[in-house]
Amino acid sequence: LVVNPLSRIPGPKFFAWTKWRLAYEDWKGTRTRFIQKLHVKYGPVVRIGPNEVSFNSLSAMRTIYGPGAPYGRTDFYQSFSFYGKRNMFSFKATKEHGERKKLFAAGYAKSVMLKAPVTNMIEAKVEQFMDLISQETKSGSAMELFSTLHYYSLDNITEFLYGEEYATKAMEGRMEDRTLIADVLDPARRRLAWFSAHFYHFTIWLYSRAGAMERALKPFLPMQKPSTYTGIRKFAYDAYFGYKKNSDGRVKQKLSDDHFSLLDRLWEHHEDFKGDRGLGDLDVASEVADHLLAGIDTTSDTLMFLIWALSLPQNLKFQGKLAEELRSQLGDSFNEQGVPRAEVADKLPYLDAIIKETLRLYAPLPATEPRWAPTDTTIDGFTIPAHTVIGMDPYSLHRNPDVFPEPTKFDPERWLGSDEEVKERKKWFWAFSSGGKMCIGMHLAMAEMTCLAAAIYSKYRTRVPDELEHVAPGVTSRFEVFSDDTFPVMEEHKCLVKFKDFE
Ligand code: HEM
Repeated sequence: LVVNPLSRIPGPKFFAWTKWRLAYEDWKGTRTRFIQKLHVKYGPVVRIGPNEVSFNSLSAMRTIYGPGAPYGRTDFYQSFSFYGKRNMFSFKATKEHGERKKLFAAGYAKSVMLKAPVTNMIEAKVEQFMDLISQETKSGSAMELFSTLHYYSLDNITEFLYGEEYATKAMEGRMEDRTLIADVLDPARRRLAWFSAHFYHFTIWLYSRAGAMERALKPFLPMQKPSTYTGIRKFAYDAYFGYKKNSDGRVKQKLSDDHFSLLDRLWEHHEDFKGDRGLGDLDVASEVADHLLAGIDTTSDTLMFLIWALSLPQNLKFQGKLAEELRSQLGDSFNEQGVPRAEVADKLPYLDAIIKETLRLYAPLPATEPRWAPTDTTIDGFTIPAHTVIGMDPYSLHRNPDVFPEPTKFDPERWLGSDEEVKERKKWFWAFSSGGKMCIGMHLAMAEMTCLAAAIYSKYRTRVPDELEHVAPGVTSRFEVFSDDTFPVMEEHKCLVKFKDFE
């Protein structure tokens, strides 16, 4: 009799027997918080399924997610394939993933994000958001940030990917663009995510029925049509093919200030690599659609939590210090429209600490990033057989009390200075993941966030309305709602904040 090496790993017995025990936590929307509790109880290595292990240590982070690590993404990521095509996010093999990533690395480099034309685009969007604040708060009322910040991130990412011609104009009020976020609001989206994760092929089958069969199955759909991302999927498809139709003149054209979209860059490859070895239209459309999805909720949810956290009475002191940093450091680094220059906003240490603390407590992707082991391997002293699912999550890493004292407390100042404790904390910061599969959009997201936060706190003081001081906003990630669990009440997809002009 061969003993499964996973049986040496601590963890609750029932989880080791059946994968449906963890799937039940997924269904309840408690997976990530539950795994964190298991780490508190059992330590940094916990068996969470017959074939699944969760880690919570720097050594495991380096092994599984370090540069050159061989561990590919699992089938869980299949639901991020579009138009029947896998993309960088959903490839299972590390080799395929790496080859695709090479095509984009230059387009997302920090040096590209922090100079024109990308900075011009971001500053123009920040100006529009500032206009939106003045309109929405004219009568002294609070502004709803969940939706308006989605408009901001949507307008940015669509212009970045597809260019001005195909960009959304949600901040300007174009309704068809605003409604694109409607399908992320339906709570049934979490049920659909659960079905896709646990019954992928059945879910595809369910949603591709037509005629009488479609009508018969309608009551059983986890989420009624149009289901999550239907609108965004269609938008991305139309934008790509619209771009392609008008692209003849652009082929092999040198990139200029007017042509900076990701598609402009890809287009060069698309032409060069046409033929058997090349990317087909649907490969490109799928790839860019995934970047579109990845660039909406992540940035807007983080900005929402950042502003909300700074607007709580107990955190106004941090807001004051940020305003002081902006006053003393920005000097005349504003563009002609009065927006802080993106490349300067990027270099403000206090603002950076606030963003890190927001991403620590309210990481927009807090759950496990599952990988699979292609061969038998040893991690943190345990033998992991080939094809075991191994993973880590920012939620647990960011709440280790040995690294982050009083982990549930919002305290940006834990990131300031250069002593050993701060250096150690930075190693545990994992909101953007790490290694070859880490977030490619990080520098774009940072530029969008720093420029907008700098503009807002150069002009306004913000406060949560008195009657909402006990309410925390909530957001959806996969099958879970995340909020601030230290608050007695959570309200999903809604965040009201008051803006007071202090000039
Ligand atoms: C605060 C903002 C953001 C955060 C915290 C964030 C976080 C992450 C994380 C944790 C991953 C790895 C997920 C996994 O492997 O399961 C990831 C991957 C990715 N992100 Fe982001 N993201 C952000 C913004 C963006 C933006 C604006 C884009 C725009 C293009 C983007 C595009 C991507 C892509 C394409 C991947 C896949 C990378 C790869 O497979 O190598 N992200 N992101």
